[in-house]
Amino acid sequence: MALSKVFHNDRGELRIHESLDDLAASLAEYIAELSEVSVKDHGVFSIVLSGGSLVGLMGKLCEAPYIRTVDWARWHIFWSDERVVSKSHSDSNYKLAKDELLSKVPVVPGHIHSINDTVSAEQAASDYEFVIRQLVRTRTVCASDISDCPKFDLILLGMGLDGHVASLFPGHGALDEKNEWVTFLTDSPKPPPERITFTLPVINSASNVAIVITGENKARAVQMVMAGNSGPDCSSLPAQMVSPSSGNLVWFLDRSAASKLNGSGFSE
Ligand SMILES: O=C1O[C@H](COP(=O)(O)O)[C@@H](O)[C@H](O)[C@H]1O
Repeated sequence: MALSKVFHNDRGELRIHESLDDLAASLAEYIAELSEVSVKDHGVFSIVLSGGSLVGLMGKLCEAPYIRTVDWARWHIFWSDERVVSKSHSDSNYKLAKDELLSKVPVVPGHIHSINDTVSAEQAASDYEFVIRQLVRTRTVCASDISDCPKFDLILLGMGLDGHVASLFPGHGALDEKNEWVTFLTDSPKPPPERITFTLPVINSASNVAIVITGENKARAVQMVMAGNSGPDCSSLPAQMVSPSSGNLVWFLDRSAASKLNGSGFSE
């Protein structure tokens, strides 16, 4: 059993883990449980991945017991954001997930919904939204009953040093997108510049959202997000705008990322 302390406040549930190994164990258990519940409920587990450090922390899913207990054939896999580079490029979030996770578990290749990497960022965003709309139409992905958005079973996010989630960066216009499900950037402040990203309405329509943050270098951003402090231009940090309308939000932190959190209004 992974060692963690669990707290609650209006930002959701906060799980603070003693070590990265504990966090990875707790994350694998959380994902496996949601997979089981979703498959029992509607026959599919629609899971949305991000890039960065998150994927390396999902490694325990490739081991016992999960490698044989998870119903991998029912997984449909998406990305909350993607860099518009070829799928074989080292910047590709798809490549990261394929190398570290998806090539090691028996998911169905046709259920891996990655972006079209042969077109512009604008076209890739539009194509990706089209793919998701088809899957909502065929009820592979659930539809939200309170918004015109898909209702993914689980969206997994990381958070950058600047408080960005997916490819929604502080102060960027993509944060204001209300109509599109997937939008694009050609000026990402973090390289590479061309990206596509889920918009906030889609993220906030999910049944479950988990934000996974590790490392001392993110402690200050975590403190700002939890305390409700805003960024340098006084706007809210993107991670603060994640607030599922009728879903659950869980923060997975290690002790280093949580090291500046004393007195942020969480109670056990
Ligand atoms: O560029 C990105 O960064 C964020 C955070 O990455 P991390 O390595 O600091 O955890 C990631 O969640 C996002 O998917 C990715 O495209």
